[in-house]
Amino acid sequence: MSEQNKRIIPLLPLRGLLVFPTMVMHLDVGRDKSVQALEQAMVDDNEILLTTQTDLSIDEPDIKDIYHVGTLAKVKQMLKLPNGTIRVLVEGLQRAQIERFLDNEEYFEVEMKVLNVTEEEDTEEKALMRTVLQQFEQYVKMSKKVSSETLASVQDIGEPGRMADIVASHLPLKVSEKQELLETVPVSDRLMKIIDILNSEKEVLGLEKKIGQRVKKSMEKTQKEYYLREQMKAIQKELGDKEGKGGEVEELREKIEAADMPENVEEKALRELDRYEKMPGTSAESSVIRNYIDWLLNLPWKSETTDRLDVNHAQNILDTDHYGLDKVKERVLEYLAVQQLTKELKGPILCLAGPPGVGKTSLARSIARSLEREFVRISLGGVRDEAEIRGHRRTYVGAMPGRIIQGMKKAGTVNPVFLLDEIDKMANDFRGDPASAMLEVLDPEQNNSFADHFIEEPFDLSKVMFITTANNVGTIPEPLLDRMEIITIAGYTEVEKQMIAKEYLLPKQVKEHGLTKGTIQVKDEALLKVIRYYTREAGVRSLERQLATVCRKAAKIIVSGEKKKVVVTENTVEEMLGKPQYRYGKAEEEDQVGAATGLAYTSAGGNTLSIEVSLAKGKGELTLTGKLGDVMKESAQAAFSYIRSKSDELQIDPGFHENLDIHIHVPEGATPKDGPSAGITMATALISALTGKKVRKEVGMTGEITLRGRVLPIGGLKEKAMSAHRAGLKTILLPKDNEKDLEDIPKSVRDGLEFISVSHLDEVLKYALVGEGNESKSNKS
Ligand SMILES: Nc1ncnc2c1ncn2[C@@H]1O[C@H](COP(=O)(O)OP(=O)(O)OP(=O)(O)O)[C@@H](O)[C@H]1O
Repeated sequence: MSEQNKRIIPLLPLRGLLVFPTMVMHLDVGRDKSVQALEQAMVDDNEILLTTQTDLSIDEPDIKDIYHVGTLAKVKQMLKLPNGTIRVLVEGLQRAQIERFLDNEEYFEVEMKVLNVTEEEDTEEKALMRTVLQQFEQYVKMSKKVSSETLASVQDIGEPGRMADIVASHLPLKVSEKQELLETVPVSDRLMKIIDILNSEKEVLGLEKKIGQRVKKSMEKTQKEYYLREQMKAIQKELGDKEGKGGEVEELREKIEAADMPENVEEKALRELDRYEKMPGTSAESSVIRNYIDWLLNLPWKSETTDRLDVNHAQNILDTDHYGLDKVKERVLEYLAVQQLTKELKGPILCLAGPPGVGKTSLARSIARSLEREFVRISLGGVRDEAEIRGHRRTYVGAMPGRIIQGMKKAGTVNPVFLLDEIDKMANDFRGDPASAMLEVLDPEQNNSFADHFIEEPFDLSKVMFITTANNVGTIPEPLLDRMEIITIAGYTEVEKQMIAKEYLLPKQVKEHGLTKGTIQVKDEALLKVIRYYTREAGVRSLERQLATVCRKAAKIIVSGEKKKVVVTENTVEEMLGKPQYRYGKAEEEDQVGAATGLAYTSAGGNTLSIEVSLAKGKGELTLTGKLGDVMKESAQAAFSYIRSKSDELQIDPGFHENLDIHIHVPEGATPKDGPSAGITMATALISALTGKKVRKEVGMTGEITLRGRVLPIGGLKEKAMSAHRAGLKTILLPKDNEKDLEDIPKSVRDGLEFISVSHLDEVLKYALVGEGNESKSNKS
């Protein structure tokens, strides 16, 4: 060891720290002696010996409290901090050993010698270096406390000693262990030690990891236990609340047992109740189950009313509730008579068919009243989803039973009169076929165990008396129609309407508006005026509405003190209802060229139909407008062809179909029209337009036309005749083959009209066109 290596130098004792050579580090220095030593160093050559205290708890260390091997370091920076301490930046240079302590009161001053390390190329060291590097890499990976930059800088180091020191400085070693490394001067020894340390560190880390996992697990466990405890608390709270639910459950159980349900339903209800009991009250499923139990409880499983099968009594009720409708009432009574004899209300289902407002619903209600049964009504109009009939399964959010079960709940008995309104308006689409579900409802073979998806248990509908209504029997699906007995209500004549208004509708409205006979009187002529000029319908619904308006106005007059009694006369109707809404007396104002009145039969009853033809110079185009159906269009074509073939006889220009454009229009274009019965009307209007002859305004006609001009029979004569009567026509031309239907027409209508039966278009023209010289009643039926 050369003398150069020895020198006198100030010493800075470090507490709990060790600076390896090549390390750059910040140190905060506060102790007096240390500050002095530093100041001395700054005066000298900025070099200082850094050694570590053996015991960091000692404030004023003595010689014996200091390791004797340390690091010669360069002070690179010195900074006085506000609190009086000094922050220095030092860089370790070399290992050094204290040779002796000099006698210095102010600071430690020592004679030291540098412990020189020979750095020669050594394969063993190289190998050790590699091992250190590998181990260090693994350690870095495991410990995650050393940055990747540090690792990269270590990987760059070429000198083994330096590598050993830098690695050592990054290991979490005790000061004593560091000191040992510092004192290990031979590089290969140091590397070996580092390898050992790295190995044991890795082991420790592995263990730490395992322990960490175990700790985590046990923490999770404790956490789980905590949650379980909390949950238990919640459950216990629920159970505590069960005082309430328990009471509720018991109450439900009693109700179920008292409900007289079929055995299977009761079992099911109790099973569901058990589930309900076990479920936390706040869960969504619990309310679903509760709802289900309520449904089971509220359905009439066995409760039944006793039928009053007394035809005379029924007749009384039907008569008190409804004016006229003799045939209908008779059929209903026959039906009930059979039931009275067989003591069973089975058999075909009644279907009351007819236009709106003719009393189908109120008739069904009267049937229920006469049988002393409950009455429920559901409307099937627009039902296109099978689930509306059968309900949704309980798993479906917001599931409900279908309309049938809802109706039964409303009825509250197993044997109500159940009106299925507008069965002809059910539609079917991708959501299933409600008609087939209805078939099950109406089939006496099947309906004792009707399956609703929501209720799940079969429900007995066999005691229900189903009555259906329809506006148009034609649109009822065939299999359903098969089960029904159709009772047609055609509509009312003027006289009948007058009677209904007087006897039923008006008294009802008077009462509803808080009036009395003493405060309002509606004269007969006034009623007739309302019927003729303010309504045009087969039934009496708008008549009832108009009468309600009259009553409302009267109530106002009386309340305002204007009058004590309101007498409605023909002249005062207009004051109350405004200007007349319909013309009465003739379909057309006057005899016209190119316009004829036909009679139509729609689901709203009979109606008059004005058919207009206009001609224009052109190329023989035939245009048809007014929302005409295919059959109606075809009959227009047939009329056209007939006229072409008979142009000579009809004295029409034979070339008309080439040089005239013909437009046939049927007004009220928004209403769809179809059927062949307008054939003769279209032909008449066409011929009138082509010949310039006028059509008599008081003539209405109906009949299909063939290419040879024959007139074929039509349907709905009764309704058509009634509508003609309503419209104030005088003469009706009808197909000869329909003569037999004349007897169905109410007498008052028959008496008010002249019926002429025709078998060929020639006859039609004879009576319909002005100036044909045959306006007498030659063919009157
Ligand atoms: N013959 C009648 N006698 C007494 N009132 C009648 C008669 N016909 C109908 N009404 C009354 O006319 C009103 C309409 O009748 P209702 O509602 O029964 O018609 P509806 O044929 O069922 O019609 P919709 O097919 O539109 O349901 C009711 O107030 C009913 O009491």
